Amino acid sequence: MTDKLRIVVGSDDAGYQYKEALKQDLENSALVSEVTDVGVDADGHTAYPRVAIAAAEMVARGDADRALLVCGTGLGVAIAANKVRGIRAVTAHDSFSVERAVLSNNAQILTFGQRVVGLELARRLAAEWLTYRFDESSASAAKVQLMSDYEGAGDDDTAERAAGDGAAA
Ligand SMILES: O=C(CO)[C@H](O)COP(=O)(O)O
Repeated sequence: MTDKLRIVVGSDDAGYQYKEALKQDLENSALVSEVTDVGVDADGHTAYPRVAIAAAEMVARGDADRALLVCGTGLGVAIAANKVRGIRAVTAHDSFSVERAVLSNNAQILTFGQRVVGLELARRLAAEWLTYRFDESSASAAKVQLMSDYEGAGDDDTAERAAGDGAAA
């Protein structure tokens, strides 16, 4: 049987209703062991980057396996979450992309836009998302590794450029 997932959910005020509905589904899912809500609450107005970064940091620290984030479009929370080292966050509003987000990209974070996708489709996509696990022995793993390698080398590249080792000019 597949390991159960610890999931963090979050939204801004534009994604609040979907976040609450999806949270309830996750809490009732046999594939989920734990749901953590990083906000917002019913009258919360926290800006989407703060919520997305808080959720992504939980995943990056290993305090959660995945995050499901909602804003108006899904785009802002994905961009913000991707600023956290080690995080791969994607917006996906169709079944195939949700599948490939895990199986091709090993994305730990899925985002939805409450102003873009219908609630019932979002609920169905979230349910499908729970069933997928990345296969470290798949051909996709080396491609994902290229992204991790680039990210890990980022500080060194910056230091080299600052030291004038670059080939430019
Ligand atoms: O969708 C959003 C960010 O991508 C957010 O819910 C609304 O952002 P705004 O248009 O800047 O208010």
